[in-house]
Order: sequence, then C-alpha cells, then structure tokens
Amino acid sequence: MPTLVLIRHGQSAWNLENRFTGWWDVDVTEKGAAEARAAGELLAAKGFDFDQVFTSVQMRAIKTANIVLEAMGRLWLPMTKDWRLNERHYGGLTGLNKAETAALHGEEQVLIWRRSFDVPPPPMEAGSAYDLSADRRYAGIEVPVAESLKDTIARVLPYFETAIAPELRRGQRVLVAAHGNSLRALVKHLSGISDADILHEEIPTGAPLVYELDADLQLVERYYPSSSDLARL
Ligand SMILES: O=C(O)[C@H](O)COP(=O)(O)O
Repeated sequence: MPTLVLIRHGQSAWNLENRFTGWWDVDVTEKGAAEARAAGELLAAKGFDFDQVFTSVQMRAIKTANIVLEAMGRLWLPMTKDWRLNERHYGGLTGLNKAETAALHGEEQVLIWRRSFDVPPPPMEAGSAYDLSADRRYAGIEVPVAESLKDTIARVLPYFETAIAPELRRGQRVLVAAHGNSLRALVKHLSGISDADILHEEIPTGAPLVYELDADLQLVERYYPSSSDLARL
C-alpha cells in the first residue's frame, strides 16, 4: 500500500514573530529544529521508512527534511527540491505582522487573505525588499506577485501528479517536507476536501501526517501518529 508522509516545517523565525512569510526564506527556530527531530524519532519508532524525499527550495522545509532524516538515520536518501512545493506567495503581506495587519484591516479581511480559497493577498510591489524575482534559485521562473490557495494548487498538484504520484505508484515510500499552504493544497486533493471546507484545515508545524493510499492513490486512511501509543508497540 503506497504510503505518503507529509510534514510541515518546524516552527520558523517568522512563525515565532507572527509574520506573513510566503516565499521569504527564513530559518527554523531551535524549537522548530526540536519539532523536526522529535518527528523523525517518532517516525523511526513507529517503523516508518522512506525511499524518496521531496521538499521546496526554502530552507525551513529543507532543514526540517534533513533533521527528520538525520533522526531516522536516513540522511543518505535521495531528495528532490522544487519551487512548486514552496509556501503560497503572500504578496504585499510578506513581512507584516499578522496581528498588526488584523488591527489595521480587520480580522475578517485578514481571514479572507489567509484562508479564502481564491482571493489572493494584495500583490507585492515592484522594488519590495522581499522581491525574490532576481534570486538565482528562481532563474527562468516567473515569480508570482501573490498567490491564493487556488493559485498554489495550480502549481502543487501538477507537480504531485508528474513527480510524486508516479513514485508512489511504483511502491516508493515518500516523505514530503513543505509548508502550511502547499500542504493544504495536497491535503485538499488527497482527502477530497471542498473549496469551502479547506478554510478549516490547519496543518501544525513539525507534525508528520500519514496518508495510506490504495493502488490508485485513493485515500484509505490518514492520521497523525502520536507518541502516546508507542507504549503499546
Ligand atoms: O507563510 C506564512 O506566513 C505561514 O507559513 C503560513 O501562514 P498562514 O497560516 O497565515 O497561511
């Protein structure tokens, strides 16, 4: 049975500071690194193993993947990094404090920007300090000025279908280390969640989410393994 494990990066510096991050490349905090280590130890203790790892081109996800793999004794596994697994681009909100933005624009507007299906945040202005369009890692890619969840799905899902799904179909055990909204895009697809209900789907940092799939990659079971039932093993 194909097994896919998704993990959102451990707490990042801007998760801690409550700032909109998107494509901006911030590191994990010590707490975030500890979350990733605990996730790797938990996966190993539960008997999970992987053949392939996919991640974004953002250091908080790459580091999380590496820390998980180190804890599992699997740093040697092949890892594919692709911008299509990046966090959703937060546009002109990038760098702003989420609570201050809510105080300025209202909670409701910020909820729309953060969780609506197809309303993008305001675009990033040209010349913004957070503009990554000239970053070498994005050479040849049209860096978005902002993305809604729908826009994020439009790049995450084709990547899943062309790069990840074929590996699962041939029996590879896959770990994906990515971001809150790129993983919401995958979860929406894998769990068949509606455009309206995806609003309520939150993915915690550093907690592995297991998808057991059938041969057609249809959902059999999904769960967050927990350390509390380790004693029963
Ligand atoms: O990019 C960010 O700010 C976070 O990773 C995800 O933020 P959100 O929960 O506001 O979508």
